[in-house]
Formats: sequence, C-alpha cells, structure tokens
Amino acid sequence: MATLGAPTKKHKVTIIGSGNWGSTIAKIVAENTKEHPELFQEEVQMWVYEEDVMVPKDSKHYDSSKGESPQKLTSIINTYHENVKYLPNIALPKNIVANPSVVDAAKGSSILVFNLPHQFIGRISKQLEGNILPYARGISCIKGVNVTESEISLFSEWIGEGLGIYCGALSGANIANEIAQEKWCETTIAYDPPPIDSRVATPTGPSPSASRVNLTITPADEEHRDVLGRISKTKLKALPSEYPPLDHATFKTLFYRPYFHVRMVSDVAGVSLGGALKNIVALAAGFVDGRGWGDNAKAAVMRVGLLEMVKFGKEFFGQTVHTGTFTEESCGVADLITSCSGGRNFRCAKMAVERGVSVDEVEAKELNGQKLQGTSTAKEVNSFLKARGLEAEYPLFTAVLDILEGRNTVDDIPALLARADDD
Ligand SMILES: NC(=O)C1=CN([C@@H]2O[C@H](COP(=O)(O)OP(=O)(O)OC[C@H]3O[C@@H](n4cnc5c(N)ncnc54)[C@H](O)[C@@H]3O)[C@@H](O)[C@H]2O)C=CC1
Ligand SMILES: O=C(CO)COP(=O)(O)O
Repeated sequence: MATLGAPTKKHKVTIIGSGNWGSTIAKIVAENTKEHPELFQEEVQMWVYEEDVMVPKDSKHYDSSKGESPQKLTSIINTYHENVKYLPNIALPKNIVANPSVVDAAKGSSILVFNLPHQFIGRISKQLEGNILPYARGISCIKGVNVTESEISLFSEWIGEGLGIYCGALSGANIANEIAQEKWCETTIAYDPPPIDSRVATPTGPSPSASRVNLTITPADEEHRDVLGRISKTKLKALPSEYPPLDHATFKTLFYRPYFHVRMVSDVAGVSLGGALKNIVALAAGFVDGRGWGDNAKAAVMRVGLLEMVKFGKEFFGQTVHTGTFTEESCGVADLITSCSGGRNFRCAKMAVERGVSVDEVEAKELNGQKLQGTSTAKEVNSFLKARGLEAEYPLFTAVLDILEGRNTVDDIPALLARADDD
C-alpha cells in the first residue's frame, strides 16, 4: 500500500521525432523507463512522421516474398523493432511504440522529448497546442535556433512559450550512430524551470487549453528577462503531487545510461546555442578539409568558430549564458570537436568541395532522408546578424553562408578571417 504523500502516478514519456537521433534517444529513454518503474510508465510513445519505406535488401528484415512493396514506417518499427530507414541495424527496445499521430502519442504524457530536424518543429508544435497535459515538461534535443525578422529564440523557449509548458534542452558531443551502438559518450542537459505561480496551479487531468496566461510581471519574472527585453509569459503549472517530482534527479535517471553519461546544468541558452551554432562551424571545417588543407586549417576555423559561438551567446542572450558552458561542457567544445570530425554537416561539406557540387546536392544524394541543420542555421543566423548590421563581426559565420551561396569560395577563408583579426 502506498504511504501517505508518496507518488501514485508515473510519468508517461513521449518522444516527438524518430530520425537518426530521435530513434537513438527513444532507445535510451525506453531502456530507462523499463529499469525505473517507480518513476516512469514502461511504454514509450514515439511519434513517427509516416512514410512508405522499403525494407532494404541487405536488412535482416527483408522479406523476399513481399518483394519491392513499401510498408508504413510505423508498422515496420512496431513489427521488427528497428527503424530500418533512419537507424538501421540497431535493435530498439520492444517498449517503444511508433505512432503516426503526434496528438495521440503525446496524450497524457507528462514528459515530452522533442527530437526532430528544426525545420519541422513549427507544424508539429501547432498540432500539440491545447492537446497536452498543462503541467507537462519538455526537453528539446533540437540543434538549431528559431529566427524571425525581428528576433531570435531557442527552440526550448519557443516550444515552451507556444505550448504553455517549461522546456529544457539536451545537447552534447553525440553522434547518434555511435551512441546507438552503445559506445560511451557524455551529454549535457539544462533544466531550470522558473518559479511556480500558485495562482495558476492546475489539478490533475488534461485542460482544454494549455495556452499562455498573461499575469502581472513580478520581480521573479524579471529574472527571466533577457538582454533583448523578452520575458517569458508562461506561468508554469504545478505538477500534481501524485507524480514523482520533475527535477534534475528524475531527468538524469531518464537519460543516463552506462554508455551515455549525463551532466545536469541550468544554462539552457548556452546548451541550446552550442548545439545550434557548432553546425555552422562544422560546415567550415568540412570546407577546408575538402580543400585538402589538413588539420591545422581545421583547428583554425574551430578556434574562430568557438569564439563566435561565445560572442553570439553573450551578445544576444546576455547574462543567462555562461562562457563555461561552451568551454567546459559536452554541449560546447566537445560537440564542436566531434561534429568537425565525423558529423554529417562536416562530411557533406567536405564531399561538396571534393566533388565540386553544392552541399544541398550532397545532402539529398548521401543522407537517405536525414537532414542537415547547418545550412539552414547559417542562413537564419546570417539574416538575424544582417538585420543588425553585424555580419562583419562574425566573419566565420558570414563566410560559411557566402560560400554556400557562391559569393565566396573556400580559398577566401584565410583572408576573410585575417581581416577580422586586424579590426
Ligand atoms: N543525428 C545525429 O547524430 C544528431 C542529431 N542531433 C539533432 O537532433 C535533431 C533531430 O535529428 P535526427 O533525429 O538526426 O533527424 P534526421 O536527420 O534523421 O531527419 C530525418 C527525420 O525527419 C523526419 N521528417 C522528414 N520530413 C518531415 C516532415 N515534413 N515533417 C516532419 N518530420 C519530417 C523524418 O521522418 C525523420 O524522422 C536535429 O536538430 C539534429 O541536429 C543531435 C545530436 C546528434
Ligand atoms: O550534433 C551532432 C553530434 O553531436 C551531429 O552533427 P551532424 O548533424 O552534423 O551529424
């Protein structure tokens, strides 16, 4: 019999996304929900963008009697417990349930893990509005930034604001295929929810709308104002006491594996920006490597890139960003190193230079539906900088877009970076 005050409910976890990293994170989470029944429901829902997929001929699940007929990806995952398209040859735990409806997958979930290419999150988030538990909490594994003409925000912030929940961020030196094979690595999770406003504490059960509530701004709110003057209007709804708390310990339990070590921090902006901006630098590393300039040139663009990442964080996200997040955590310098060694942005940029074709062409030809984030992030960050007349202050970020769009070539990189040194 449960003791008075002890949690009686367990967290249901939904993974929103099922690509290369989405499927890997689902594997990690499902292993942990099974191992920790005191905290979590065993079954993990995974939203899958439905598509018709052929089981590859070299897959152990290929059935010659079915010939060339395509099957639904959700059906393949639920039958064979493998995502044959985005994470082939990796056995997924049987407690992962692939679901083509994001609303159904997220229904009743108190933990939502967002893990899909950043270009698709807008449409998915819209579908979730008003259809999630109002006291749910999110973790964004998305590496990218959300840019409009006038402002830039983190996907963790943007998801949180849009859905009326709090959302933290997970990012690190995490090439998915290595982790899926259970090769050891580290990650960083930032989770720092604002104070609960008791005026809007919500009882157990779904609410018809999880939309934002506008209340008077208090001194506690002011702590969450950033240098652009933005302030979160989301008043966090209290998690009902029937659940185990959603704190650093619970999130660490959800994500930690012997092969996936987790450090918990509070700097959500630093963690999110490291993951987004390193993708631009990885393209530059691929460009110089593809040109045959060797490791010294690659190290030079990584050095300048790291400086621009920190400068960008400080300039636009101010006091909330800690330089140490970039220089000491997995989500910073470690992710920069791994991404510039074996990441998809690096590899595609390198191949593009070697073959004399565009990075987009290499992406379409080589990645079998996986998506690069660096090309769109380079464009988005540049449009934000250009609108403020700040392109020259970020010479590497600017050079990457200019090379992608044909205004400069890889051969121009040394001069473009030297000009910045003279300023
Ligand atoms: N793959 C990796 O090694 C790592 C990726 N990341 C980040 O994780 C995030 C997700 O990346 P991946 O899982 O690797 O994705 P991915 O690169 O494998 O992308 C393919 C995914 O996009 C989905 N998709 C395609 N068209 C769609 C549409 N119109 N609407 C919605 N979804 C659509 C596909 O169904 C598939 O799930 C990205 O921000 C990435 O930067 C972070 C760490 C490692
Ligand atoms: O983020 C990553 C490794 O940490 C993966 O980077 P790519 O998207 O360039 O493969």
